[in-house]
Amino acid sequence: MLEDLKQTVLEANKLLPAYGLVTFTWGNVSQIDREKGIVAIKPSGVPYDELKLDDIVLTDLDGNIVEGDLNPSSDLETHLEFYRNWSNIGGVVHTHSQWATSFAQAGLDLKALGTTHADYFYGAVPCTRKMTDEEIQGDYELETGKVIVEEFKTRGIDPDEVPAVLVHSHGPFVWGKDAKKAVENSVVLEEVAKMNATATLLQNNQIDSMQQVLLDKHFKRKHGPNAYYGQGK
Ligand SMILES: O=C(CO)[C@@H](O)[C@H](O)COP(=O)(O)O
Repeated sequence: MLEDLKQTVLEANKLLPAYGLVTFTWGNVSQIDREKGIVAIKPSGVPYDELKLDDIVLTDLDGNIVEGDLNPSSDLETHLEFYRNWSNIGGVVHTHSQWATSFAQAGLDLKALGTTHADYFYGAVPCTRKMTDEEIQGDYELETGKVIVEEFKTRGIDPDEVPAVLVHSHGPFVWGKDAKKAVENSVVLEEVAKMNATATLLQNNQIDSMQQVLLDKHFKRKHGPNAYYGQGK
């Protein structure tokens, strides 16, 4: 059933490695058929290049499997929490893309620094608070979704205007009107995270080079005791 929906989600998941957003299987994409209340999502742990149409798992909004032999992504409950709370979104992406995840690990919002950001996100992309021990030890993926929805509510951010979030110590979740748009937003998020980090570094362009002794130590260790590591040449 819902073969077109599964095909859309299959193709969207295969875009993640194509755009360099994932290593191994560190990412997943879903899309919802709002009329039927059915979500199609990547199966857990399946490499993208092995992914087939019949591997895509269909669930209802309570997480009950409607069709599929494989386990749904471990992040299913987080995806479902978005679909249950935000009626305009149609597709969700989760990755551990390097630059966005770096901001999430640093607990930093992704500030709006330029037009590339502004074309997609109407203001800073928020980083959530740290989750409590109880939340982490509970239904972690469901609690992750609740923390995200709470963050947007508390800060008065419209998820339709800022279709992305950085989960503290974890990584980005991104959404859109459908899976393909959510993937596009994920690519842009990663790009602006890279620009943001570079701009931040440029702002602090007085940053000192590493200590010579440390450079010597490392270079010498790699190139042998008599390696030439003076200035010049
Ligand atoms: O965030 C995580 C793990 O930390 C997950 O997103 C995995 O990286 C992908 O899990 P599956 O979708 O394969 O279950």
